[in-house]
Amino acid sequence: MELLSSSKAFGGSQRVYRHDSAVCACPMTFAIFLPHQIEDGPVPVLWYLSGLTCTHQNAMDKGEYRAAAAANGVAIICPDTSPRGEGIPDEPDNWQFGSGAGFYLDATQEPYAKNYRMESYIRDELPALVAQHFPLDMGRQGIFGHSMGGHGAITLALKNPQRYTSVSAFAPITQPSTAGWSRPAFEKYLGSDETTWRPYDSTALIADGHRLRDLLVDQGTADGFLQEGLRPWLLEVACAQAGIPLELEMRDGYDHSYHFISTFMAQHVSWHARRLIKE
Ligand SMILES: N[C@@H](CCC(=O)N[C@@H](CSC=O)C(=O)NCC(=O)O)C(=O)O
Repeated sequence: MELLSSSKAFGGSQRVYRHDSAVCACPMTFAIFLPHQIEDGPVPVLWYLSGLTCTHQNAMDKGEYRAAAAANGVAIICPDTSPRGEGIPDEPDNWQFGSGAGFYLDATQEPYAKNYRMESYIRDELPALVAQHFPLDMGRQGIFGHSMGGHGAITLALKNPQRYTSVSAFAPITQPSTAGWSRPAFEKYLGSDETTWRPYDSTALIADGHRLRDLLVDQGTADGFLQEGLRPWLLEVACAQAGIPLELEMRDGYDHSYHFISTFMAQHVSWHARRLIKE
């Protein structure tokens, strides 16, 4: 692992690393905030998955998570959203596919299957790497994210309930298999057989019997993607039918930006901390 930057913040350390990913077959970059409590022993881990067009940097620069992470004594890791760089298949003019749009799935179709393996990267490779290098308590992990990253967080938590004790999302894509901005990507990554899309769709996973202990979702009412892309009411119906306690907060006047995310960031970190530390 190569340390790209390190800055003291809130008594802890905000760092950025690059490493060679065997899973994505390219170098990958991630940000990690280590709270000062790590000097006294292993701390819980909170994974933050970013949305379309993002790298590890958007949440690190604009998410404003460090004060809450330091207060609660949790590490926060912000991975990249896709493989990227020379030789990685991409559509540079399409912000909803390719670089910055990995959708946290393992592609099965050529030419994407070799590199676009973000589910395996987030679930397997990166946790193993950070566990090897930092005193993290990998028995206490939570996951959250924004938009495409909210979809990633909820689907990963639904499929790995033993791994992720807590899950929350800001403006998640709740049903990517029917949304206009994700269907073309799913078809290119996974093929035209839509039954193979179900493991990457929150509402389909819930319909297929996957469960969460509970779930926090914040959604801005002035979000331009609300009606066509996000549709939290679909998740609300799925959770109600399955008996999953969903705390859906519709935030009056907030949009899709990091101004919205940073406003409610501390509440999300505390929500996770209560489940990871205080219970
Ligand atoms: N380029 C697009 C807007 C892209 C956008 O809004 N991306 C969001 C995530 S959308 C769902 O996954 C984001 O987090 N952007 C990064 C940021 O720093 O705000 C357009 O022009 O409409």
